Amino acid sequence: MKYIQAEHSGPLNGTVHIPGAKNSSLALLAAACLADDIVTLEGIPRIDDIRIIAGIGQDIGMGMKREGGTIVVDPRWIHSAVIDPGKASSYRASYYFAGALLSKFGRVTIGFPGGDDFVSRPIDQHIKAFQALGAMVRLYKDYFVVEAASLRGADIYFDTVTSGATMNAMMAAVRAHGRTRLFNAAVDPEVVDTANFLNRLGARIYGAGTERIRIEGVPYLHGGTHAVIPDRLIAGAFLMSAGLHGGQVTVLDAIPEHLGALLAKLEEIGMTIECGEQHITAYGSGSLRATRIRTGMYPGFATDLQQPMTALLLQAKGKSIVTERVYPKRFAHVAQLRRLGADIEIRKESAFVRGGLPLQGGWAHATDVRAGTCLLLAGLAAEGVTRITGIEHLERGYEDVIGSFRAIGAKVSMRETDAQALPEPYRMQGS
Ligand SMILES: CC(=O)N[C@H]1[C@@H](OP(=O)(O)OP(=O)(O)OC[C@H]2O[C@@H](n3ccc(=O)[nH]c3=O)[C@H](O)[C@@H]2O)O[C@H](CO)[C@@H](O)[C@@H]1O
Ligand SMILES: C=C(OP(=O)(O)O)C(=O)O
Repeated sequence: MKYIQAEHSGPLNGTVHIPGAKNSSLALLAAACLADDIVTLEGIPRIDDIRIIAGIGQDIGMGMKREGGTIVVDPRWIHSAVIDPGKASSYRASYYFAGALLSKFGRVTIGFPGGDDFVSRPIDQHIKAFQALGAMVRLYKDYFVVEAASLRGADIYFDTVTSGATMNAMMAAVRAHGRTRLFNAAVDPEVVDTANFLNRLGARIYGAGTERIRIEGVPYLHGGTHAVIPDRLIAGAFLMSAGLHGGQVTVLDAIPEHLGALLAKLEEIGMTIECGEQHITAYGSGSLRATRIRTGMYPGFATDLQQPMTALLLQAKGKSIVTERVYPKRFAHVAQLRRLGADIEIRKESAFVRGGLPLQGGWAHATDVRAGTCLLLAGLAAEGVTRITGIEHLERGYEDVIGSFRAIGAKVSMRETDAQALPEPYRMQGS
């Protein structure tokens, strides 16, 4: 079994290149199905979620060839709109294949999305969008079927702001007859990136990045090349790492505007931030102030940065309050931080964090992608050695997490152990 070993590491200093965004890449690769010719996507990270898409590509006849950070997609020979439920459930963003294949072929059979477990992650708004466009949705135990004799543009009012359903509705509507208007749309950079990509192929999407998006359906999408936006969540985690012990970390190939809420918070707690056009440097002062965080959809404080931020706030003297408004139960990392000695209490949708107390290394389990980064940051701050299991979650989202943290002086390594070597509580039954 693999685990990450993190040791207390002094001030972290150095420079990290930020890879392409996971959450954009996953959407773009599904959206590439919509094209009628070859598509080249640059900056796609080497992460497990992308490997699952490669498997889906093989199953349905979508050619995918990796050349370094570039993936060349050939959607001309897709022969099936049936996505294996096991693969669909192995990551979250499989739902984009529903929108894309429905739009292109008028029918799709697909398993339910997996991804990080935050207790509740409904897809009702995706379904509502498909239905509004004239599709019939049938739900079965392990999969669902969406089909339409023809898709017709419609007005769609989302009941809640959702980036996934906004992008999925965009994909489904792109080849529908007539005009679709999305109201209460998400304004995330990944929505804009997906719209820019589709427009490059000949789609007619207007207003992405605002709460109202208009899509004029087109019958055909040609091929083209697009570079994915940088991963704002990875950039955010590295900037936070500078605050752990008063270091200096520069992230290259990042877009400062995508990180506005985080950068403001880092300054508020006592760090200094310098932004260039495509890089950001964070300076830790060695002394952090407690604060309040309330997550929200973009441009609010990203829920995906909440967990690593909690690790950082453990270093800030006083009581911080972290309120989770997007996924009110996204606190699985707290029990693991407590194993390292953290004093955090959960009340309703808030974590009350008593910072400034020493952490002690130990075993901790990453339950999801960002819980992994959170524990990694906590492990670098804790005395002694921290061992983090659940690496498969981290590998869904991070390309070379070890190499990147080492580049800024973190003492981290990937290790392997057999189950018998683990202390009793970590052994699986029968192992
Ligand atoms: C692969 C991917 O891009 N994942 C990101 C995406 O997830 P995902 O696309 O699942 O998240 P959404 O933006 O859709 O969710 C936002 C909010 O809307 C709710 N909702 C969503 C869909 C729906 O049909 N009904 C509904 O009620 C969710 O429960 C949540 O409270 O955005 C999340 C919120 O920024 C991020 O944490 C995830 O990293
Ligand atoms: C929640 C996340 O991922 P996913 O939606 O793919 O589960 C994340 O990237 O933090």
